[in-house]
Amino acid sequence: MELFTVNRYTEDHKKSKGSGETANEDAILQKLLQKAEKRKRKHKSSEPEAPQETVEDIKEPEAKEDATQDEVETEPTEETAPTEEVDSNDFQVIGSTAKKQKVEMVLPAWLAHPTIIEGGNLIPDGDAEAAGDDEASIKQLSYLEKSTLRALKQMKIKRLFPVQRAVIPWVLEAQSKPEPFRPRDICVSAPTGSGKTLAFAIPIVQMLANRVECKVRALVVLPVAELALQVFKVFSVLCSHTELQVCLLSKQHRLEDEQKKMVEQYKDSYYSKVDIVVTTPGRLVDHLHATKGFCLKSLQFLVIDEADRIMDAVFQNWLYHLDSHVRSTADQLLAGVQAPLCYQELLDSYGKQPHKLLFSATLSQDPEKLQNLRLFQPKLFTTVLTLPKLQPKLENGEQTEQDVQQSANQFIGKYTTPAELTELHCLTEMRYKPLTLYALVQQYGWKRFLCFTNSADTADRLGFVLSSLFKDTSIHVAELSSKMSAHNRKVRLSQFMRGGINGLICSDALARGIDVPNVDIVVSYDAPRHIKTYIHRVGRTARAGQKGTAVTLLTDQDQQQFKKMLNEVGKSLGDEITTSPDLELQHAGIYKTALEGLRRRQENQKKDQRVEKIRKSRKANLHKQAGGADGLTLMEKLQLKAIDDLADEKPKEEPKQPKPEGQKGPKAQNTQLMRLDHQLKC
Ligand SMILES: Nc1ncnc2c1ncn2[C@@H]1O[C@H](COP(=O)(O)OP(=O)(O)OP(=O)(O)O)[C@@H](O)[C@H]1O
Repeated sequence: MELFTVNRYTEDHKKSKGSGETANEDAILQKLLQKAEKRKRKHKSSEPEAPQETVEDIKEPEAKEDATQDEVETEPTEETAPTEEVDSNDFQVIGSTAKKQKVEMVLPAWLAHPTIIEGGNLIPDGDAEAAGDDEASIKQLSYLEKSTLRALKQMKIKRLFPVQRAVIPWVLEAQSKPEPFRPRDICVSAPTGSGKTLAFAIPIVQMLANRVECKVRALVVLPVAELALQVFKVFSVLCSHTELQVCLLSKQHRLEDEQKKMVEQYKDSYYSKVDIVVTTPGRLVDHLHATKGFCLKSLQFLVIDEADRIMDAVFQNWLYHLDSHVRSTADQLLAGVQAPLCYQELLDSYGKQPHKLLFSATLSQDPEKLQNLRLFQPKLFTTVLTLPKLQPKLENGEQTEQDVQQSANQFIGKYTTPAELTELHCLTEMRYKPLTLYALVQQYGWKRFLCFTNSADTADRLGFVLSSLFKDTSIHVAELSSKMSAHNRKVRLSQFMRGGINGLICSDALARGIDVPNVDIVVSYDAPRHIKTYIHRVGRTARAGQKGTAVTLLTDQDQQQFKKMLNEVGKSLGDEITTSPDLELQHAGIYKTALEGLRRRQENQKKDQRVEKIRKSRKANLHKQAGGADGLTLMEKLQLKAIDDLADEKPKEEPKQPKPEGQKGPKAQNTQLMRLDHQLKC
């Protein structure tokens, strides 16, 4: 089929232009007429009613002037464009206005037909005992080793949760099959707080417990350092009754310290000192490149927790690095660059892939993303029993056949919240939001709450305002954001866990996976922009079978958008919670004072930033003039040190605490910095 014609410049064309311009025009006209005739015939057979195109149309001066415009003829016009749906077997003409056939998403069979984890609800130990439910009691489960039982006792765990009862025996069974059987990789989608960590930690520890030589055999990858630490602690308890060594890698430690913990060198060979490595993707890549002797050729398990987050584009290249590392070590063995201990080792390491275990509360249903992980005959476990009901398309509320079909193709484990969670919302206005939150805490007596904002800046400002509002009360709130150093974050979190802080204001850095016991309320101060963010935020409460409440503050503008987002995944807005207008009015005065305080602080921060900028540029200039640090006079070196000391002294994260008398506040330091800067200028 001729889609379009482009007339190119040719020598003949040029020659004829000078001598017989009219003859050439006639030839073009002739050609055009022939084409029009051809089209007319074609139309007659397909659309008899279509209005006939006249020759005059073609005789348009533009057509004569430039024969390259022939292509216009073949572009579909309203008359020529087919209105019926295109047969999917035909090629589609680019730019065609033809109605595209709607393509239904069809999931691969393993995603569309998951293994359902029975008994979705988590019953707290006490209630289960009272109900005489001994089935899940760890003493009854023959597949649990003695060391595991002891560790679980240490953790005060008496029963396994449904996800653990489904996944642990399955992995143990799959791993026990002899070669050439290869265990199927698994994806587990279960609600937040349903005990996914133990579901992968127990079988790994049990399978590796009898190993002879220490080698890295399990790699657990988590998106952030706090989560890695949490999972590391679980592994540490489980391994405490075995000889297995577990190691945590994250940017919170020095690379050299971690290297010493992982590998030791004896003569010319390196030996692994650890069996299980828990890491963040970034740190893993650092070690793959920088740590000599860090070898993953014996990797038996690769766990990806919070899998959907890890599969996001930012983290993509860690997989590439891991893959190429595993391949290159196998190649080195084959090429004889690295001597195998025996022939069997060579055989064992060649082309061997670790058993991949993926876990998440919001697992991606995008097969393309999952494909990056090159899963081997994957199997999906999910706890959800009911399908989210799609919005009916018919006016009478009935579902169309298409709806039903679409429901069948929905991945049912996609976005689920724990059954013990109550979801509420509170309507407010943008400018009174902090006051509304303050009134809610006071009115309902919240003692342990997490409050999420959409950015670290908002968390910082809200933390300041709420601290001022609660100044004279027994409630202590504090901020925790990605702007803080890892150490300070750790300190704040443990203060909150120990009850020293009642309310933690945080950005979404803490929304995923963090297990803080007994959080009663999760407040979304800013409405979340994505459903996954919402699911993970609210998942910080109602964990491990406990009850919990999630409250979202909504302005008029937010409401529609948020409702739509929930409806799309079969959830609803939940009940409304209100504050007493009296309470808000009553505290309007302190709210005003808090806002004024915030304004002053913002101004001071701006000043600080300006001074810091000047300091840096002065320092750079001084270095430039002296041609490096060695060229500085003693006086200049002292001046530089004084600048650095002052900058280090500056309290960066605790500006809210009033300074004791006599101690220099940021303002005094600023003046000193300026004075020093002036001296340097002179
Ligand atoms: N069988 C059990 N009995 C009692 N408590 C348990 C059991 N298993 C896990 N827990 C506790 O439940 C809490 C949540 O567990 P875990 O962090 O593994 O959940 P999760 O499913 O990974 O949650 P998230 O998706 O938010 O990361 C932890 O405090 C853990 O100690």
